[in-house]
Amino acid sequence: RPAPSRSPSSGAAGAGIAAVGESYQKFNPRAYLQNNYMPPRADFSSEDCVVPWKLRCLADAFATGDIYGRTLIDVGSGPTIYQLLSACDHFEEIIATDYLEVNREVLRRWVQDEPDSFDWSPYIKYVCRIEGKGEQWKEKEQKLRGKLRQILPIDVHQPEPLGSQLCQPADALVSTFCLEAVSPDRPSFERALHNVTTLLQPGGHFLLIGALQETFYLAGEAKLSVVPVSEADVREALSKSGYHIHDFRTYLMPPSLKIGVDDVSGVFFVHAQKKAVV
Ligand SMILES: Nc1ncnc2c1ncn2[C@@H]1O[C@@H](CSCCNC[C@@H]2Cc3ccc([N+](=O)[O-])cc3CN2)[C@@H](O)[C@H]1O
Repeated sequence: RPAPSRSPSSGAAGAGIAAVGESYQKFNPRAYLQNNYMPPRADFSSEDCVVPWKLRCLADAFATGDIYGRTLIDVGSGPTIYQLLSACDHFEEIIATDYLEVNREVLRRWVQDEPDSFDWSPYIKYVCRIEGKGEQWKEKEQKLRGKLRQILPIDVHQPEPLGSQLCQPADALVSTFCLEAVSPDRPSFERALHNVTTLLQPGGHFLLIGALQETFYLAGEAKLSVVPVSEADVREALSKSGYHIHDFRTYLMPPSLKIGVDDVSGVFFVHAQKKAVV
């Protein structure tokens, strides 16, 4: 009889993944936004600051004109939308995803322009400025709201991260700070990347942003473990999942931005493309 296929939720790997899921129950979206998406990390007066650097990486990738299609899936959106601002001109539909209902609710409330939503306007203004198309920020805000039509549950540790909800592979993926923050170890990180790759059609583009050599981060009461990865680890994982790397950029976290909310030493940005089947 064939050996039963061992789902990742069984054995030692499963215990580590279950512990991650448990630790996320205390994740506080507001604290997380405060820690990472307000000053000093969100300082738009200098391109040397980490948030402008991330927005520049994404704007440059989409400015190539190589990344476009019908649907883009954002893997592990968390409570943030900044990662979709440069994407929204190039796709008909953008699907946001997260493991936690609290984060999906934060995103839904932003889409519905609820009064207590996080103010992304500094980000939207900055992206309009660097894209240089003379687009008004309220236009871009409304455009993104109009394209964010699905906000779905996801678990990157499942072979089918979106379950049976995904009708067809997406034309592109975006993912920011998710895979390394939800994987107990490197094999799990590589498996999660393999799993999310099934959501992308061959030839599709993947824009991946993540933390380098981070071991923990805080989000209110929650202290979350992160598997520390290097540039070489990320390159190896992408190669194993069948990607060609077009661009790999690294940002070194300056001491002024090491504010105790995590121990991240840098941020990576990768523009990768899933090899077409030969
Ligand atoms: N099994 C799962 N599948 C998919 N998503 C899952 C799963 N479990 C949890 N999630 C979901 O994934 C999570 C994504 S947020 C992860 C935060 N990553 C670390 C944090 C981020 C950050 C941001 C900005 C800067 N910076 O310098 O600008 C640095 C850093 C470094 N620290 C969260 O939304 C959770 O809800």
